Amino acid sequence: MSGGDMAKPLLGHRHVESDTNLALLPSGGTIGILGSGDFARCLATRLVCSGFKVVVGSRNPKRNAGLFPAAAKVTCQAEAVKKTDIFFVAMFREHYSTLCDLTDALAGKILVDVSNKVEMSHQQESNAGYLASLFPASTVVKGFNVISAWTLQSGPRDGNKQVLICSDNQEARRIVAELARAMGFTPVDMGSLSSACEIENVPLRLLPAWKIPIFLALGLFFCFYTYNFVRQVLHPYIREKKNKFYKIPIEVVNTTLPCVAYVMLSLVYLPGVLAASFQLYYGTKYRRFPDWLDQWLQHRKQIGLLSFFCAALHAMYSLCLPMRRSHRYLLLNEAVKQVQHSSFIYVSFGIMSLGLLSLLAITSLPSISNSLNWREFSFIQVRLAINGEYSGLALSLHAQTSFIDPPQFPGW
Ligand SMILES: NC(=O)C1=CN([C@@H]2O[C@H](COP(=O)(O)OP(=O)(O)OC[C@H]3O[C@@H](n4cnc5c(N)ncnc54)[C@H](OP(=O)(O)O)[C@@H]3O)[C@@H](O)[C@H]2O)C=CC1
Ligand SMILES: [Fe+3]
Repeated sequence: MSGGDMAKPLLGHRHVESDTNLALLPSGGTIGILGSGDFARCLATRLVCSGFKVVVGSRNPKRNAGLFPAAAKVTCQAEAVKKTDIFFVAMFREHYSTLCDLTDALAGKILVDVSNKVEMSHQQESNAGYLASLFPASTVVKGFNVISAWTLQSGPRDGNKQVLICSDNQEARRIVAELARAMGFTPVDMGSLSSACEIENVPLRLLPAWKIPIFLALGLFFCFYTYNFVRQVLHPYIREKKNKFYKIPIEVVNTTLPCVAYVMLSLVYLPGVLAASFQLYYGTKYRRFPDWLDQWLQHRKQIGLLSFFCAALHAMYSLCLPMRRSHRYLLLNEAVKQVQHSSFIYVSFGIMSLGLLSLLAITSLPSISNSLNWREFSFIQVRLAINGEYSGLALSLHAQTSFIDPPQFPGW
């Protein structure tokens, strides 16, 4: 992003002047940032774009000034701490102690701890608790750690709008919540600073909320399997005394998998349609969805992934089935003829898959290449990268393998 772009407001109409609550900020609209890394840079951009004045405290202001939007003032740490009463500490826990020289200057000021942990822990003291112990005369607020630098820079989207905030000081909590709101995020009050540990663990949770989607998939599998078992095995046995029990482990499973995949895929898209209808009905997009819909929307990624898993498994099964019977050498002859016949279909499906793959790459890449702190945010990026399109890819894969599905060959 060029310097010019950085200075351009992303949320043009949300200026501090227009927000009465923010005019009451103790800092008079100036926000301080200690540190000049990825997070600091993106935070500064967002603050400037939201109409705040920004002062950055860096150990090396000359070298780092060029990385910040022109409107942000980059100076040394000692100078910066004099300028305002609210500071984001955009540094790693290991470096907090280097700020101890500034203890007196930071007394009575709000310090927002944005740091994350490297590994999940419940016993260890939270980073925010550690910061509070180093600066007992300052007020520490935990927040913004669940927002990646990339989200700060590109602007909040639906999925990652919530900013969890906690502090022992209610007024400080309110101020930081207002700040988050002015930046386009949705603050969530998590109470006292003892919740910091929990908040710091949030970004480390890999693919949460799997319980409901897994039970859903298993439930659907059970229903469809029972139905297919009755249709393909039990019914022929009772009606015609045909023994088709050999179908139980593979064929019945293989007809069940795509049923589950399709139903799950439709469950990924359906809540979006319901949400849109809900918004149309109420004529606003600022009304909360009912809880059940909210929950459903939040589980779409997991449902989509399970759908992908079932479809991929089905594609593999379908591919293996004809291989298992390849001793029928005549089949090969037939297959070659059929492939020759339908080569254009293969080409078109190939192109479709390529299209899907590039779609995947495109949707995944920005989140990966812009993962500004891979070490901590890899989990979140993985979550972002894996989304519904994988199901589409699997279904296209399945469509291709279905061309060599056994029933298409004469005499099967
Ligand atoms: N990047 C991200 O996506 C996210 C990061 N965070 C958190 O934000 C904090 C900063 O992360 P990030 O900006 O990515 O990290 P960076 O490594 O990019 O930046 C860290 C900054 O800390 C400052 N610093 C101060 N003292 C020291 C010191 N003794 N040694 C090294 N650096 C020092 C440096 O600024 P200077 O040289 O100017 O003093 C440096 O730029 C971390 O706590 C991280 O957990 C939270 C959510 C997301
Ligand atoms: Fe199929």
